[in-house]
Amino acid sequence: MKIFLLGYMGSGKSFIGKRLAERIGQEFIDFDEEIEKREKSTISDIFQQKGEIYFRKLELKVLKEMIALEKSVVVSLGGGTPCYGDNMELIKAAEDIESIYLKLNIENLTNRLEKEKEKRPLISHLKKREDLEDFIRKHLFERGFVYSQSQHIINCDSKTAEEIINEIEDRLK
Ligand SMILES: Nc1ncnc2c1ncn2[C@@H]1O[C@H](COP(=O)(O)OP(=O)(O)O)[C@@H](O)[C@H]1O
Ligand SMILES: O=C(O)C1=C[C@@H](OP(=O)(O)O)[C@@H](O)[C@H](O)C1
Ligand SMILES: [Mg+2]
Repeated sequence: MKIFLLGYMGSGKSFIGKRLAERIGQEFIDFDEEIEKREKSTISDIFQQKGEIYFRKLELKVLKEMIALEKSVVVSLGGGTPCYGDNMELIKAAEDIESIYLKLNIENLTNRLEKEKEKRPLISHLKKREDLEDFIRKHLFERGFVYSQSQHIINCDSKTAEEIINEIEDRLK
């Protein structure tokens, strides 16, 4: 089975994906780590040195490869991966992919991202909590429509990783 995890920055795609893959005994691929490996650079440095457009083009190339994989795998996408060009259409058109949206409210996303801004170039400049929260509210309003086209939507607010993984397993049975 091919499982793609979607959701906003900080929703837990990387964290849950790794543990879900271990639980069900499938290979795990973290999209951002894959890009960092290929570029021999961090996401922040790629954004800084080559720009976001370069990153989005690379993201599309890697997405197409992930969609074409013919093996069981859990892939944790980047928060923006489904949101550019026709990327979500490509994901939806792939019949062997179970797409799962890890949904969190703005307050919980802000709480998490406040502690982890540095490695996320889109928000690293937002010093005040209020500015971060305003950014997330607007950005999630723009992107939520795309994430919501996933086959499964898991509400992750106040749930442990264990509970979320159990819920995903139940959905995929
Ligand atoms: N269910 C959860 N409960 C509490 N913290 C979580 C949970 N899932 C993820 N986290 C934490 O939230 C932060 C962001 O998770 P991460 O997997 O990096 O998000 P993403 O890949 O979606 O940007 C990490 O510090 C992670 O440990
Ligand atoms: O939402 C986005 O546009 C991005 C999300 C990041 O991944 P995470 O969602 O894993 O933080 C990473 O791909 C990059 O910083 C851009
Ligand atoms: Mg991640």
